[in-house]
Amino acid sequence: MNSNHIDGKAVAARLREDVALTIASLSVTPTLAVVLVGDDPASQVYVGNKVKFSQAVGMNSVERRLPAETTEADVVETVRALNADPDVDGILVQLPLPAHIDSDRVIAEIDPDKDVDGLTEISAGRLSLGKPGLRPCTPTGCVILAKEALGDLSGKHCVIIGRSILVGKPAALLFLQQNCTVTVAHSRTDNLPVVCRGADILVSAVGRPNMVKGDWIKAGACVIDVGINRVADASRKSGSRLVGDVDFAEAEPVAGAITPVPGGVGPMTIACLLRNTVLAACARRDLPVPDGLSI
Ligand SMILES: Nc1nc2c(c(=O)[nH]1)N[C@@H](CN(C=O)c1ccc(C(=O)N[C@@H](CCC(=O)O)C(=O)O)cc1)CN2
Ligand SMILES: [Mg+2]
Repeated sequence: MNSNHIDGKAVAARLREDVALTIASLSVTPTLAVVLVGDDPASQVYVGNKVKFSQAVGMNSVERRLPAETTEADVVETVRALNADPDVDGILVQLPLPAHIDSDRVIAEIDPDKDVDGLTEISAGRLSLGKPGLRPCTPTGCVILAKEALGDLSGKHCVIIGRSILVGKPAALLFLQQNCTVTVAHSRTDNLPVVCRGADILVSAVGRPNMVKGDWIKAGACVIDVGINRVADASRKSGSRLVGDVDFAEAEPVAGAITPVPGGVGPMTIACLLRNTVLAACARRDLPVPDGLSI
């Protein structure tokens, strides 16, 4: 790995180790409940990894796997039962849900104190107001990786491309909390390359393969690529490969630090989910934030 690559796999492994050490020191064993509806192959892999890693760090894991034809009412009922179970600390509903189910309706049912994905309106409100609460995992991973590369982020200009509820908007608030100067750019932004060239930290979360070119990046900037895009590649046995939103070959020589895809932000998502589950378990019992888990 080049010296300017930010190794998300290694940082995620270290965070999981901190989570495991914290759990070993607690008098309670946190429990993560995962709800998967249907048989989307990628979701099955992600949920499998969530269960595997939660067990590896010493958590209890609860799985609710429901068939694709489950009604919205039954998914809501599943969430309500997990809310009511005092042994469950964290609940996540794997997305996307099948098309006949309204994800917003289901997510709204999650008890905010167990909302380890940080997706409910209450969690978003707490983040926006700077109040304690559970923060979305992928944006938290972006902040941890930027700190890994730069240390203190105070005063840095962070440009985020993308204004989604899952990544762009919460990332903006989390980098603001780190005392960054934040710009949120999007598909209607004028002169996007010029805006991006002003960034000390450039976070791309748009889902368009290789969109961010080398000449969009200020020399020495920290580039955090959230995009995970599958593109055709005839040279691979599988016929495809994963690329980010950033044209890595062009950006790597310009950037001071850059996350690869795969192996950058992706692995942080699940590590941050485990961290959130411990934070939820502690908050529910009025225990302080464990030392090893603050960012
Ligand atoms: N309820 C949620 N649903 C979804 C989330 C989420 O955070 N909460 N995020 C994604 C899927 N996801 C976790 O659920 C996830 C995506 C990617 C990775 C990851 O490690 N990616 C690897 C590449 C994996 C591959 O080879 O395919 C990487 O980037 O290195 C982890 C978790 C949507 N749904
Ligand atoms: Mg213990």
